[in-house]
Amino acid sequence: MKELDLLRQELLSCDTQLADILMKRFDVVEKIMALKEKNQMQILQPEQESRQIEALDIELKGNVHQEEIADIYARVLYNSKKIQGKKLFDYNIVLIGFMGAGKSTISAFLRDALAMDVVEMDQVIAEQQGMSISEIFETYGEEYFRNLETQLLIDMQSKQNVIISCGGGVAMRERNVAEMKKNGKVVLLKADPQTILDRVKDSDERPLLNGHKNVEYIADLMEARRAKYEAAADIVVQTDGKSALEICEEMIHKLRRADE
Ligand SMILES: Nc1ncnc2c1ncn2[C@@H]1O[C@H](COP(=O)(O)OP(=O)(O)O)[C@@H](O)[C@H]1O
Ligand SMILES: O=C(O)C1=C[C@@H](OP(=O)(O)O)[C@@H](O)[C@H](O)C1
Ligand SMILES: [Mg+2]
Repeated sequence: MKELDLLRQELLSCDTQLADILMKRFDVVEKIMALKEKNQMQILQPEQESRQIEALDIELKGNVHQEEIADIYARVLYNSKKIQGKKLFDYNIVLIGFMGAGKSTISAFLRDALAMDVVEMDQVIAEQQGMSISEIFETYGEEYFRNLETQLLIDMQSKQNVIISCGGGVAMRERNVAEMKKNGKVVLLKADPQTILDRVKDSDERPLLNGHKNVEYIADLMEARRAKYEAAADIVVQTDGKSALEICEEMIHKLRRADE
């Protein structure tokens, strides 16, 4: 049928225009990133994303396909962020530091900001074993848990451009540090003992701190671990009194400088 052929041709033309406009869009995304870097500007600007979504919402209001277009636009934004993440880092980012330093929080923030995949080591191990970290410690002991951590680091070496959120004890083993550096840059997140206590005091998920939630105990364990954390780190970010956005910005700028 001639009419159907014509409509199919029109559809194909729409698709090539869509592909063309997407290529242009992603090219602009790369230019914006290059400009921000050249002028040492803030890389992450989450409020800009909200402004774009609002502007499109207004544009689409009343359109019969508003919902479908908004859904596609969300994917476009996601992939634009992914392009930014890949442009910034062609390696894995490994977050280390004491319990409560913010490794999980910063990983989640980066996942949203740059559409990077996150490997949350504690969570992956808990899922693999079908029990919580506290239950693994109680049932099999700490050594068993530490061996699981080492194996997971080795498993992750095939990944690219992901954030690896380590459990607080991962960098204590020299072997682990060697494994994480094979495909990643190591970021040490730090916080003072009082800050750590404020952050972890209401949680029972850290077996090593249960029954010891006081500044002295935290300060002693932190001091005992300090040299190994610092030896493992490619860069260090002090987190006290800073928001996740501020910490991520500082981290990105320090990593970029370390790359030069
Ligand atoms: N920069 C920060 N400012 C305020 N609270 C924070 C910050 N980073 C983390 N937290 C809070 O501290 C607690 C522990 O953070 P988490 O990311 O789980 O640490 P980790 O994974 O290093 O043990 C969480 O309740 C989190 O919301
Ligand atoms: O410091 C440690 O030895 C540990 C830290 C915990 O992870 P977080 O640092 O994410 O709390 C968890 O892996 C386990 O409780 C042991
Ligand atoms: Mg954590």
